Amino acid sequence: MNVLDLNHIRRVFADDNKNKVTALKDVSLSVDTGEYVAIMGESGAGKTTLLNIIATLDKATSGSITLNNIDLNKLPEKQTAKFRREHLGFVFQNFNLLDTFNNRDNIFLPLVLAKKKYAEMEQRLRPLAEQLEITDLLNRYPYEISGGQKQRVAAARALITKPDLVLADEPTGALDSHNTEKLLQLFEKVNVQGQTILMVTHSAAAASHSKRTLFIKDGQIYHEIFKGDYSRSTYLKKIMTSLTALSSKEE
Ligand SMILES: Nc1ncnc2c1ncn2[C@@H]1O[C@H](COP(=O)(O)OP(=O)(O)OP(=O)(O)O)[C@@H](O)[C@H]1O
Repeated sequence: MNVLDLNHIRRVFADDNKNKVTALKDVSLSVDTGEYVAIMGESGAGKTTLLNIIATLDKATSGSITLNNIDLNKLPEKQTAKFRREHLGFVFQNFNLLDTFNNRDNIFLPLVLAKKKYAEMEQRLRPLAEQLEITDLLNRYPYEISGGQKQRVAAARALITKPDLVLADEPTGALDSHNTEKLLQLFEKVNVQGQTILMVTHSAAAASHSKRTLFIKDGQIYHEIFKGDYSRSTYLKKIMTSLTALSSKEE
């Protein structure tokens, strides 16, 4: 079953008729339940625009988009925050944790907003915190832990609602190589456990942890590679070759 379906999505930004930017030209894309998809492309290719539309933070100029069979074009503005909370998990480059809350309360935030009982929140948190190796950090505040630890707290916040889809925007962008590897291994593990993930990244190494890599160029999906039975190093080589071809192709 598809979690996400985009059909002929177009997004034109226009202040007036003189200043039009077509950020997405014609994007069609489906993500199946349990997939782990990486999206790559050069700066300005349209990745953030695409992510914002999927995240219901922006609306397409034309085309259709459904998440879990819900038509996002028909989603009333008032319901978007609730929709995001119930269906999506977010992991950002800069963590977006609240310094006024301790790590536990940061993770609980989406469940508190969904009015879940404290006992259920604790029950969900325990195995997740173990898996993410943050159990000992829960009573500390975000400013008291390292970047890698912050990102694992942010991942816990994204995963605790068991969302239909985790949207990760450059999740390893602010991490050193050790913490990058740790986070990517974690994403792979939760994906194996059934979590669907869509990740925008500039890193071929990060993309090589996914099951499929999509390449965007000038607002269009230009190419895709499935991991299939390739080893990770072969998959990585194929991603790097595609990136080189993508950047050297004449406009
Ligand atoms: N609000 C906006 N108004 C006008 N143009 C915009 C707006 N947002 C994005 N654009 C333009 O749309 C195009 C795609 O931008 P987008 O941010 O989606 O690219 P990106 O692939 O995420 O780039 P990066 O990797 O640098 O973040 C760019 O030409 C950008 O300048």
